[in-house]
Amino acid sequence: MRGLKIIMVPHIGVHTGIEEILAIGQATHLEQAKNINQISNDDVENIVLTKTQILIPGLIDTHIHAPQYPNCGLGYDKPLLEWLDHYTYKLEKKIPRSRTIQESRKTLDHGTTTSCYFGSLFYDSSMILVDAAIKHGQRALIGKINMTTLAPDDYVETPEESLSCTKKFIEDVQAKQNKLVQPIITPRFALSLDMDLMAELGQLAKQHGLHIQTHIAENVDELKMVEEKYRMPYATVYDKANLLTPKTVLAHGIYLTDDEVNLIVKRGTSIAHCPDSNTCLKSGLCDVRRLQAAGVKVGLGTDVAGGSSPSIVRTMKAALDTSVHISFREKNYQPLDYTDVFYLATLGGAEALALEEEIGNFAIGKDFDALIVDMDAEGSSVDFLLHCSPRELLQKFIYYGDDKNIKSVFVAGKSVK
Ligand SMILES: Nc1nc2[nH]cnc2c(=O)[nH]1
Repeated sequence: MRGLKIIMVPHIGVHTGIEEILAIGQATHLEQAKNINQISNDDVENIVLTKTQILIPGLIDTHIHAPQYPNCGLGYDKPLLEWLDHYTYKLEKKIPRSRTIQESRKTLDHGTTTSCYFGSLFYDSSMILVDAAIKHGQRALIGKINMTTLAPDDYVETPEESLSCTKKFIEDVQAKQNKLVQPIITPRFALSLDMDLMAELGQLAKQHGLHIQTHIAENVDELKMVEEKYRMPYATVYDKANLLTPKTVLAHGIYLTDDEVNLIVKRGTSIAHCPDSNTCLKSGLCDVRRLQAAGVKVGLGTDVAGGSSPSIVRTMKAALDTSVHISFREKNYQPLDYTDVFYLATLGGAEALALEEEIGNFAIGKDFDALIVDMDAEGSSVDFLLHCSPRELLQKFIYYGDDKNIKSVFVAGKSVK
C-alpha cells in the first residue's frame, strides 16, 4: 500500500513573494470538519493519497454566466457588443430550466467548489440556479441580472421591475438559510443600466451587506460608449453609484487607467481575470502583474460563454498564456508561473470574493473545500516516466489541463464528487 497520510500542498503567496509550503495532516482536516455541522466525517476521514495524487484547495470561479453555458465554444466571430446581441441575449432569454439545473453539477465536476454566477434577467431561472447549487452542495454567489437599457425588446425590464424583482430574489435566497449560497447584486454593466438604478442597487447592497458583481473595461468599443454615455471614467461611474466596495468583483478590467486602478484599490474592490474569454472574444490582454503590483485583489473567471470552457484548470493555463504573450511585447516582464495562477485559482479567488476567511487554502478554521487530483486517474491520457514530486504533479495538472484528473471534490468537508 503506497498510501500517504500526510500531504504536502505547495501554495505560493504572491503578495509576499514567499513560498509557503503547507503540511496538511488528516487530523487537521477532521478538526476543521467537526466545526461544521452538516459534515459527514466519513467523507474526509478516509482520505489516503497515493504517490500520483495531490490534495489541493477547491477551485474558485469568480465570474461565470450560468445561462450562457450551452454557447461554450460557439460564436467567437464577433466582438463583445455584437456577440451579446447576436448570440448571448438570445440564449439567456430562452435557456430551458432543466439546463440551468445542470450547470452547478457540471462546474463541480470541473473542480469548481465556489462559483460566482451571473444568472439571467429572470427571477425564475436565477432561483433555479440557487436551488441547483444547494442541491449539488456547491458554494455559490448567485445574482439576478439587472438590465434596463441597450437590450432586446423581449429581454429587458423597467427600473421598477428590476429593483422589486431583485429585492424579492435577495429575500427568497436568504430565506433558504443555506450557509453556502448567497445572493449577489448583479448590474450587468454600465451600458445596461442608468445611474439612478445603479445607485439604488448600491444602496441595496449596503443595506443587506451583499456582494456586488459587474463588468468593467473589457472591450474598446464598450469603453467608448461608456465614455459617451456618462462623460466620466468607467470606474468612476460605478463609484458614483457606490458599487465599488470591498465585496465587489469586477470582471475583466483590461483597459483600466492607472487612476481607475488606484480607485479600485482604494475601495478594496477586486478583478475577475478572464483570460480565455478575453482571447475568444478578442477583447485584449489583461496584465495581472500590473493589477497586483498596484494592490488589486485578483481571481480567475471562466466567463462562460465568453470563455470557451467551464474549467478553471483550463483558465489557469489561459492565464499563463496571456501573461507570456504580454512578456513578448514588454521588456523585462516577468510572466506569471504555474504557482501564480494556482494562487489566482484558489486563495486569490477567495480574496477577490471577500471569502478568504472561509476558503482558499487549508488554514485552520477555514471550511474544507478541496480536490483530490490524481495524475494517474483512469481515463486520463497523462503519461509519467519518472516519479513526480507534489509540486511537479501540480505543475503537470495545470499545464496538461485535463479535468479527468480531478478524482474527488469536497465542499465544506462533504464529498460532492
Ligand atoms: N463577457 C461578457 N461581457 C459582458 N458585458 C456585459 N454582459 C456581458 C456578458 O454576458 N459577457
